[in-house]
Amino acid sequence: MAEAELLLSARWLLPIAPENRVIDDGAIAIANGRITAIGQRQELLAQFPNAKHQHLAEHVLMPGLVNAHGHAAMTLLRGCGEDMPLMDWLNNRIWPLERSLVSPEFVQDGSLLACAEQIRGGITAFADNYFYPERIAKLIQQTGMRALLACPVLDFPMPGCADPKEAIAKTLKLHDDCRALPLVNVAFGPHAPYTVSDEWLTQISTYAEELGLLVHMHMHESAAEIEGSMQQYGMRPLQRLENLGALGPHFVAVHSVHINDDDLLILKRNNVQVVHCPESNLKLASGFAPVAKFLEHGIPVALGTDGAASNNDLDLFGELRSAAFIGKALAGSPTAMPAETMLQMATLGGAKALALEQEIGSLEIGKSADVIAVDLSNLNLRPIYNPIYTLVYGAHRDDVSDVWVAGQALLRNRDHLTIDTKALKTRIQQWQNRIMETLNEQR
Ligand SMILES: CSC[C@H]1O[C@@H](n2cnc3c(O)ncnc32)[C@H](O)[C@@H]1O
Ligand SMILES: [Zn+2]
Repeated sequence: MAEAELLLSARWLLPIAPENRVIDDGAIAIANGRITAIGQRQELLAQFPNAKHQHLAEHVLMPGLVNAHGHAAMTLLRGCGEDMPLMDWLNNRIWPLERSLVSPEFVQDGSLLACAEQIRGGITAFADNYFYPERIAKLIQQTGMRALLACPVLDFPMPGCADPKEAIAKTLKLHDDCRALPLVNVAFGPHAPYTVSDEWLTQISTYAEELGLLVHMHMHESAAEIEGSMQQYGMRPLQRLENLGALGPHFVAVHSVHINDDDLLILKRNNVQVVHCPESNLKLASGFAPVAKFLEHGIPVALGTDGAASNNDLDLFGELRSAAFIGKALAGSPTAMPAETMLQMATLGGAKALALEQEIGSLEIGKSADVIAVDLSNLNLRPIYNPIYTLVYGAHRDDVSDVWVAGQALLRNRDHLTIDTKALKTRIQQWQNRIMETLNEQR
């Protein structure tokens, strides 16, 4: 039996796959950043007597959560566009701010804030679609997180890119540059059906197929988007993309709120994946995604926060609880969106949306040790009859105590190990002052 460097044990272990079981007094062994054994604590202690051992007596050990859609640097715009519908929010508040403010430094600081918030809340991997992604790639190495990065493609000039041609070229370069980074992967990020024309969607699709890359795109988010598409193209966006040959298992339809029966069939027959962002959809009053129907049809679903300007937090525990409650109410049945399904969605579902389901999303032998410990000792979580229900319906992101990615500790006993939070706060205050000035000028 090979040696293990680290043995993590806890009151409960939730591997998520191959089965959704709870192992009482469970443990995992880790060597070279990978899980090499899983079982009972006593068993693994006997098997690996020389491994460093960390026991978490009142905790659940589970796979890290995966935030399958966001715009990390938008943390700096948290609170800048409140109580506005999507198109008004984008056209009249967010895009003017982004055009004035977004720079490599903005992306660096805003993304670091997002990494700190996500690690603290048990998120170990995230999909990001934002300007200057090369800056985030560097940052990822510093924070120890895992990410799927995309460069936004829009028909008009945006920070860092004059046009779609440049954005696509930047994506290809990023893909090349990140080959050597084990925690970074690259995807295409066409913004939305109303901002990317057919020519560029076709080109992206060709490159994605050739290189085996994912395409993450906002789809069917608002009623206005569908109406606009009917007027401009005489068909709904999913139909348009299917006609262009742009859909497939590599295509990740973020939001998918306004979905009729025909859309559902299009998603299904093209094996498209969906990312559900319930809190962003609630805040922008975009609507309710038919998630229970996606699940009934076998359409893979992951969870995302979207950016902090439309949420306003990057809290996947909050997101999975909101998703469960909305799903039950919409279905008119408390049996819809059960707790086990929600945990799977936030872990293995997210891993699949990042094309990393062979690597992360569950605690299984051979997978990367992307692990979190959730402390269930708080009185408000007691008594505990089944830790799965406690996690989904009771626990909060603040209950996360420890986080590891590829076996490296990023959070210990609620303290960051890879981020200087004091220095970060100072930088964020500076940005707040600057953004306030810009907001006042633009009002
Ligand atoms: C191509 S992603 C970057 C681009 O998208 C904007 N954005 C952020 N959240 C949303 C959303 O929910 N729908 C549409 N567009 C969104 C962000 O501000 C960037 O400009
Ligand atoms: Zn988004």
